[in-house]
Amino acid sequence: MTESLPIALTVAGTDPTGGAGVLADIKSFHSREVYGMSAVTSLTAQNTMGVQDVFNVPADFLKAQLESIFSDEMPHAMKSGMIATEEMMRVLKKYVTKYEMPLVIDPVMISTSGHNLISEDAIDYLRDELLPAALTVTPNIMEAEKLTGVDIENEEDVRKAAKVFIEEIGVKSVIIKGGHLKGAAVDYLFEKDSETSLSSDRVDTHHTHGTGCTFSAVITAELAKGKTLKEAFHTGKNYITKAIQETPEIGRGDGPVNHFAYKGEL
Ligand SMILES: Nc1ncnc2c1ncn2[C@@H]1O[C@H](COP(=O)(O)OP(=O)(O)OP(=O)(O)O)[C@@H](O)[C@H]1O
Ligand SMILES: Cc1ncc(COP(=O)(O)O)c(N)n1
Repeated sequence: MTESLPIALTVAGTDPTGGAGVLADIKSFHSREVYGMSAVTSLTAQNTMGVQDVFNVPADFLKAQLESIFSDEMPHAMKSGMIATEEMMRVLKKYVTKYEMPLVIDPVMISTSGHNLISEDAIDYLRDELLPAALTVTPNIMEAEKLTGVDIENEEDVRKAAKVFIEEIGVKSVIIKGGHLKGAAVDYLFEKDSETSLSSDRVDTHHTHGTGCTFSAVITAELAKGKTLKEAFHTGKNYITKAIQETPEIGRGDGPVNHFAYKGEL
């Protein structure tokens, strides 16, 4: 019976080796029993060793894809990942303001391998126009620093950055991921009047390609089911921890995570 099948949409770039971007998002949706849809922003030529080339889809064609989706069936939640240009962000902004649904923005800027995935000019638009439209935003440490101007080395700095996100940028909530800090892997969810942190032991591995995409996609999948943001955050954290622990060791470089590893409650 498909009557109540939740639907999640990802608006992001592709990674042909399937570790990050749209493919990681769809695998994450699927493993949470959520029907996945995608609108592609950029085609990348990349693998576990790095990004070799990027082709940005013309903004009009991103619009055409979104129009095809929204004129046919309404997703229950959506996320965005790599949006390389301001032109594409403007297209996305139109749709997220016209159709109300939980939106998770993963403000992807640089790949694990160090390749720039967003044009420097687009960052102001992302911060000022797109982020306030989201239910939540999931920056890693570097992205949080870039968007808030706060240098982050410890938990106190994370709180300072969260304050800028909420009070100055105007986001509804923010999940700052501590994957790149030292010690345990701690992630922090800040809502207007509350703070929740979730910690896991750091897995000693370099196979973390696509962790951010997977984490935000699982959160989006849970929101599509009608779960609260806090519930979605818990599931996202449990899922990503197991997915990193049970790396499938694919590729010759920094490999992807295991989208089959987490068997928690659906
Ligand atoms: N070595 C690790 N062990 C356990 N959890 C980790 C590890 N590295 C990252 N994580 C977790 O993975 C998720 C993604 O965090 P991270 O800070 O790596 O995001 P990111 O840099 O956006 O990811 P990506 O590698 O996709 O760019 C978070 O929940 C984080 O705590
Ligand atoms: C299309 C696309 N989207 C996102 C990422 C970030 O993921 P990572 O930081 O793990 O390389 C990526 N490499 N490629």
